[in-house]
Amino acid sequence: AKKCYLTGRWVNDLGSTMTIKILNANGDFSGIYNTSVSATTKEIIPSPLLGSQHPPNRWNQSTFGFTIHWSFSDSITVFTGQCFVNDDGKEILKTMWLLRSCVDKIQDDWKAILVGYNEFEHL
Ligand SMILES: CC(=O)N1C(=O)N[C@@H]2[C@H](CCCCC(=O)O)SC[C@@H]21
Repeated sequence: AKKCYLTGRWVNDLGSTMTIKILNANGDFSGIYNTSVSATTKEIIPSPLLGSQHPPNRWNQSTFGFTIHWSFSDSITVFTGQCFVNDDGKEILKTMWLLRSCVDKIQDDWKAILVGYNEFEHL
């Protein structure tokens, strides 16, 4: 049965895609994220990500987290979630994320974070 390793290509409900490279023995990984949307007007380019996944075991599907260091803006996004195998045998990543934008002054800190959730499917 599928074990929900993050290695490979994923697409989310916004049409963004990511490619996760082979996990090392600790479950750490790197990859590339191609966002289809941005909070900035800057030209979007693929951006590196680093993360970790708990090795899935037989009793449950595993949790993970990763950080995207955007190449085209001064912001950072962190994702966390869990990989599930649904009733059709499809691997689904249920995630939540925080996008921290870079604001000019501390008085603007209140509007510096966006939060959201979404799902990724394995390509
Ligand atoms: C999966 C998902 O929800 N998102 C996705 O695929 N792209 C957007 C954001 C892209 C931020 C780009 C950098 C910037 O605008 O500063 S990260 C969360 C959201």
